[in-house]
Amino acid sequence: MTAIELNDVRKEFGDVVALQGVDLTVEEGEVFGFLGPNGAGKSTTINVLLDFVRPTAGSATVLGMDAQDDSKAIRERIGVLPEGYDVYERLTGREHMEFVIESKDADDDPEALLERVGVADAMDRRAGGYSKGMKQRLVLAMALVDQPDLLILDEPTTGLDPNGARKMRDLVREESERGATVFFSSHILGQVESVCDTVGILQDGRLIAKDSVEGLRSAAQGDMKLVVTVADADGLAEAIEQVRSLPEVSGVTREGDRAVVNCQGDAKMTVLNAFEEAGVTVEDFETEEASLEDLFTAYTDQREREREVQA
Ligand SMILES: Nc1ncnc2c1ncn2[C@@H]1O[C@H](COP(=O)(O)OP(=O)(O)OP(=O)(O)O)[C@@H](O)[C@H]1O
Repeated sequence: MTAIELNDVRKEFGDVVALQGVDLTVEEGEVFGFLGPNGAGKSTTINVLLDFVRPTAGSATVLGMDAQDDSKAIRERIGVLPEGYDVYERLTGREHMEFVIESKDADDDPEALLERVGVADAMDRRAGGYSKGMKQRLVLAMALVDQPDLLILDEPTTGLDPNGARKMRDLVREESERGATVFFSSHILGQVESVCDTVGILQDGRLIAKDSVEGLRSAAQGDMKLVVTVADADGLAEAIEQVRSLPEVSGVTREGDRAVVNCQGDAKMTVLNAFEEAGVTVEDFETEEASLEDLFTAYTDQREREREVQA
């Protein structure tokens, strides 16, 4: 069974088309990173899955059930960290947990869950006095009640300090090891890179890529980074202009006596020769594997160029 399935989902808010026909499958047990820049439609997609918004067209299933018709049954089996979560100012952290545990008819230990997210120390204080990050950790602990089959986390690392973000990744790993499916959105690639099996990139309401982290990396072979250090910076500016005009090169930036060249994976010698031909001596060079961040930029730039061509 698939954990999540979107079939040609379209969502319009008046004139704004938030989703333009999204097809997406997330398998059970997968840790899926849902990436995209601000306004791409990530929250709208999640809100469709949670039946907070109704799609204009298309359909969605969660754990094999229809997202609209079976939203109550779905809710019993999933844990959610929504985008605009709220806490009850007057209730303590422990009372929040007790409320969810009771409503889910579960038998979790509130303290143990709050311990896992790192707010057990404050569990008998009113949540109204919690910091933003503490509130977020509390809502996450509430999402973990009753060992959900699927966790849907909307930007879970936003607002967390580095320690909190690391804890979040550990939690995702633990939940995945227990057998849960995890679907989480982020616009920070570094946050998902280390824990995700699969990554989907959403842009302008369209899924522009879906692959394993490794698969996306190899697709980005075209965007290898070559850092070239020259013996003498005289003439480097002219040399950079010549290198920039090579068809294999997508961009060059200068950092002192170094040039950072984004180029196709097999263009290393062509680029180095171009520097030498332009009259500068290459003293040293190193290549860097494209990070997911570069990859994301490459994908989004590509879409941008396609749009310009169409216009
Ligand atoms: N209730 C709404 N009414 C009108 N427009 C909306 C509504 N919800 C979302 N939109 C629009 O739909 C588009 C997608 O928004 P969405 O919040 O899904 O993006 P996102 O990828 O989650 O962005 P972010 O990373 O900034 O949270 C945006 O243009 C947004 O303005």
